[in-house]
Amino acid sequence: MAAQAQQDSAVDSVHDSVREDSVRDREISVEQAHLDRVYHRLEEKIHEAEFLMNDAAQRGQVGTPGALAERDAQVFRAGVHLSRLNNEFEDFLFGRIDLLLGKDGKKGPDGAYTAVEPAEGALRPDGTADIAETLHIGRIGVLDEDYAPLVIDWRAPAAAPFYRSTPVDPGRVVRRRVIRSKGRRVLGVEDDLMRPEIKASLDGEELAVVGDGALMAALGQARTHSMRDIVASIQAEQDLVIRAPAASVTYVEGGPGTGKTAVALHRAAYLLYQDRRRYAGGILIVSPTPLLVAYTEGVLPSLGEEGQVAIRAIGSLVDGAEATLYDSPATARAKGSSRMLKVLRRAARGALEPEGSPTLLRVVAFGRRLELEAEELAGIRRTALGGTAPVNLLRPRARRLLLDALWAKSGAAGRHTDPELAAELRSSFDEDVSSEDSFLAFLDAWWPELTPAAVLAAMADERKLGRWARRVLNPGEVRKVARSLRREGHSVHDIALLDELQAVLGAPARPRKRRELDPLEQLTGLEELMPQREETQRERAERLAQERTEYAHVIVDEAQDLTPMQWRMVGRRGRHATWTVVGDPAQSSWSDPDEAAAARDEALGTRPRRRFELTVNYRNPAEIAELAAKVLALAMPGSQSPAAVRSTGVEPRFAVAADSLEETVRAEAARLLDLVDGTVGVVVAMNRREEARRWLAGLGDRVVALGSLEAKGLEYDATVVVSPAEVADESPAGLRVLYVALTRATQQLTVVSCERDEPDAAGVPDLLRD
Ligand SMILES: Nc1ncnc2c1ncn2[C@@H]1O[C@H](COP(=O)(O)OP(=O)(O)OP(=O)(O)O)[C@@H](O)[C@H]1O
Repeated sequence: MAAQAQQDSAVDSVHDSVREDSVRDREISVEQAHLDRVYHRLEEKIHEAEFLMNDAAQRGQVGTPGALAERDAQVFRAGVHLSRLNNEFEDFLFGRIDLLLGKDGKKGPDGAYTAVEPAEGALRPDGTADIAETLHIGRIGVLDEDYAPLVIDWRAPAAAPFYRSTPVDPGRVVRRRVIRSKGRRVLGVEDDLMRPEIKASLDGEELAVVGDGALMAALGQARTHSMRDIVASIQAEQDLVIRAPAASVTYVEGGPGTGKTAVALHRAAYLLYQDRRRYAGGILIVSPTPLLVAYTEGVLPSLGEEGQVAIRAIGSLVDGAEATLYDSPATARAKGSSRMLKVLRRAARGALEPEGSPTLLRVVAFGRRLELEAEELAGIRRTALGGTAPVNLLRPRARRLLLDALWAKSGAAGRHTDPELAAELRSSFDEDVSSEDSFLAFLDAWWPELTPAAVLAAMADERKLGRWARRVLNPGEVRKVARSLRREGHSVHDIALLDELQAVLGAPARPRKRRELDPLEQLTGLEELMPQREETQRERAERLAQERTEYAHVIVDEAQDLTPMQWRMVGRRGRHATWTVVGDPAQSSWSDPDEAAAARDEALGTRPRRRFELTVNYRNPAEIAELAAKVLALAMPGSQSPAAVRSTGVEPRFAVAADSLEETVRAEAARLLDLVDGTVGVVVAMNRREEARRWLAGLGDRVVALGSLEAKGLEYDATVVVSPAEVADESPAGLRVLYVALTRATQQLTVVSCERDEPDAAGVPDLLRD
């Protein structure tokens, strides 16, 4: 009997899976037919565009300006479609929703019923319902020949229910489907039922359901070294942030893996879609590290947006300077603090008197030798420097004061009583003196035009810095800051100082020198004969984007890490901007979060803030999140860690480096490389990162070694966290940095301990025990 029952159930399950496969195949072919229509329509559009382009070329610029503009716009749109088609994106069309009839039953501008809630009677009392409308959602919108939507742009209002609908609050959505395709071929579909309790039919047939849902499928995929967009599985709480109105400041907090970075990137694409003209002023996304920039920069192009969005690391915001060095935590703490403001202001004024600054001005005017001596010069300098105007802008004032003093000495002041003649005499005196080489040379040496880099270099002199930092930095800080400035290159904190100095110094007062003429050109006069090449529109757009220092919208990722000086720098780039600020205080690597919060408030001004919270961890399995929560409890007692959305059943592994740390880490990394298809990250304390790179030599490019601060924002299939105690003891913010390190893995985590971690018999380090 039992054997028979077992056999029956085996037969049933084979039948089930055959049935499932055939439903799946049928649903795939339904979507394939739709995708074929979309491509057919796109090809028609491209032919139209090509015809228009040829036609335009043959007929030249004939037609009314309006018609020409319309034709250009059509050509442009078709060009966008064309380039998208040529790119053969993995999933041009990725979503579909099947909806009940809407409350008002009226179609909106994009062809969709606008109502959010179902119409009365859409659900029959017996629990059945008809699907009234089906919408397909993709990276860009496509209309058929009758202007009915074949594909709706994911950012259009009609697409919002695709993201917003949940089983708790389904609205009109009965089934949400994610379509997986590559180029022109549909590979699979994954459905989520938003109203599992009803029996819905579409064109007289029961609505089919395939797969376990797209989110889990997306989360389980192996990671590469580039972030993927999440456009097919944005969750409701994330969608609220992405589509939040751009007024003033949108402020988002959420724990590790809650999708803050993903949301920030999708928001940039959404804002551009929604008001392209307004954001022609540019969107700046500030990222903490070049590694995170490299990791995320492919997302926007995959969403169809390029050009108007600049993703820059915080150490690359100043043109011509690039952060390549790290500062010790104590040095960083001094350099990032708003105390530096005072030091920089003093340094900018102090740097005006370099060693060997002249102490005597001697000129000949009106046939007399005139001199100003050290004390007089110092007095003039003091007067010129009164107030807080930028130092470089004070040079004309200093020059005038020098001329006044020389004039007073010349004795010519009382020569004429007639004011007009007196003024004429004075003006010819000024002209005489200021065209004299000795005067010009003196001015250049005595009031040099300062650059931010020159002032920062002057601060490398401990004695001078000590003077400028008196009662602001302590002697230990002065020593450390000066020493760090003597290195070749800049740290990420130096970049904010350079930017501040640019503001303190002001732009140079003199017009820029003309380009030196090529002697050959001078001889031949070629330059005058050769027409100057006009900049093309594209070159101009690129140049303006390069030169841009202010943006229409600023998005700050990992905002908890900005130091007060960095907030000032970023603030200057968005004085008239709207903002999106995303971060997690529990991951802050800055030692004094209160000071940074005050600087942030200053940068954002009094603009009203709209706050959002993201609460679900999409990255870490519950097993890893649980371990990380132990460190969170130490780092920020009382704070809540986000709920992990899935569990893998794989517990974190603990290994102890008994003999050689190198061998243990290498073996654990190799083990994980065997277990996962994607990437492995090995996170070590900052001072170990060079040696850790050597440890992993030869293991291939799926594995990388990272200093703890470099791991920010990144993720890997598996991670090895080396010596939690070393990471935690690195800086006053060490426990929060360790929390970051422990939350980078999407599948597996190994913690390697050494003696300092005081591991127990199971290898669990002291910091991670209950
Ligand atoms: N709705 C979603 N669908 C699919 N994947 C998602 C979704 N939301 C987030 N993810 C994935 O979860 C991971 C974490 O996202 P993200 O890096 O944006 O989080 P974060 O909040 O910035 O994390 P952290 O603060 O740790 O840097 C990424 O792999 C992202 O693609």
